[in-house]
Amino acid sequence: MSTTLQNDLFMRAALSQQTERPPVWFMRQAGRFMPEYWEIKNKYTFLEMCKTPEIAADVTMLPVNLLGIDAAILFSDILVTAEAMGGALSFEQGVGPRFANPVRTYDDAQKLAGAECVDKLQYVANAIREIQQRLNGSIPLIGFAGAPFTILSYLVEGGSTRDFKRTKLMLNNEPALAHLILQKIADLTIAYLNMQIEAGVNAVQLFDSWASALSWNDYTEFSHKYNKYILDNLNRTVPVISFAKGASVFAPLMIETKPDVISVDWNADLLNLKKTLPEGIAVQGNLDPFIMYADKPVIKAKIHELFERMRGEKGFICNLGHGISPDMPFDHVKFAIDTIKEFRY
Ligand SMILES: Cc1c2[nH]c(c1CCC(=O)O)Cc1[nH]c(c(CCC(=O)O)c1C)Cc1[nH]c(c(CCC(=O)O)c1C)Cc1[nH]c(c(C)c1CCC(=O)O)C2
Repeated sequence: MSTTLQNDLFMRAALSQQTERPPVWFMRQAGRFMPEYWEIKNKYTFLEMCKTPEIAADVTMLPVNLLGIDAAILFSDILVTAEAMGGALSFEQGVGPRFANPVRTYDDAQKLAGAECVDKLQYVANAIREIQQRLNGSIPLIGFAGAPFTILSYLVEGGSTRDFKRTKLMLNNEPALAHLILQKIADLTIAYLNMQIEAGVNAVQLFDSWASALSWNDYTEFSHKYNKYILDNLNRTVPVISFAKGASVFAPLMIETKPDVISVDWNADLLNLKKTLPEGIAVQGNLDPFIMYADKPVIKAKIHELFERMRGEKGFICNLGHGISPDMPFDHVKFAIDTIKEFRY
């Protein structure tokens, strides 16, 4: 598929090939930091936006047209899998995601649907086809899903959490129950990502946003095991990016899942981390998102600092260590993208 793209910088970097400059896209590049996002968001709920292919495509295209990034990411959310399984999901303004029926007992877990509920996510395949028509071969489209541990945490807590108290209680006191739920999520995630690949995405990213909450042993047992199971069962016709907040610690385990790209948080020295990876695994990252609040000369200096460090490395995609926040100034984000695109090795 990459050969037909007008701009294939992202695909080449994802496959650890040489590029003239690092390709760039930002996690949460379509969102509330954009006034144009609000024009759409004021008319619909977040889930309506995700479930209506035309609207999802409109939002996906915002950063393509307004920021000029090198890869688009499907507009959706990692929690749609949990909703398809039976989670009563809503997004409340200023609160974030909420599940009205948290999953805390065997009874709750048994009620969750497994891989068969992938049919309920057909709207995502429809959105992918709509977006690909609009992109018309200009840049690649990235699909994604949440990793089982991160999804488990939302189902168990009933929403976002600071300390993962209930989730960790389950891992510690009732590991078999956690495994039952994780297995269901993992089976659905395989079917869901394969559906996205079939519908035409050019790459997929697995988001294990909250892996950093876990100890090494718990990450191995409750996260890594399922991420490996997912990557082993994907239709590997497109590059797979593995994102973990915590990748700078867990990279030695992430390697075992054989991703094409590891997306790294901003704690790591990216070059040092890359040197620990086998040949053929690219890195994505790892600017501290908070530099977007800083003055423009500082933003530029931080980007150049990272790029000079990575000079000569094949397989480097520029991104943030985590997503853009709603109050980051749009013109600073745009300035960062322009600065990155002007750079040449
Ligand atoms: C943990 C997580 C979620 N969702 C996601 C993650 C993993 C990445 C990460 O670690 O940040 C992933 C995600 N969420 C969204 C995308 C779309 C593509 C993109 O632009 O990156 C992607 C890839 C849109 C979104 N997902 C959400 C919004 C905001 C919804 C709104 O407009 O109110 C968007 C644009 C809502 C959401 N969704 C989630 C939370 C915690 C929240 C509320 C808090 C917040 O708003 O940041 C769960």
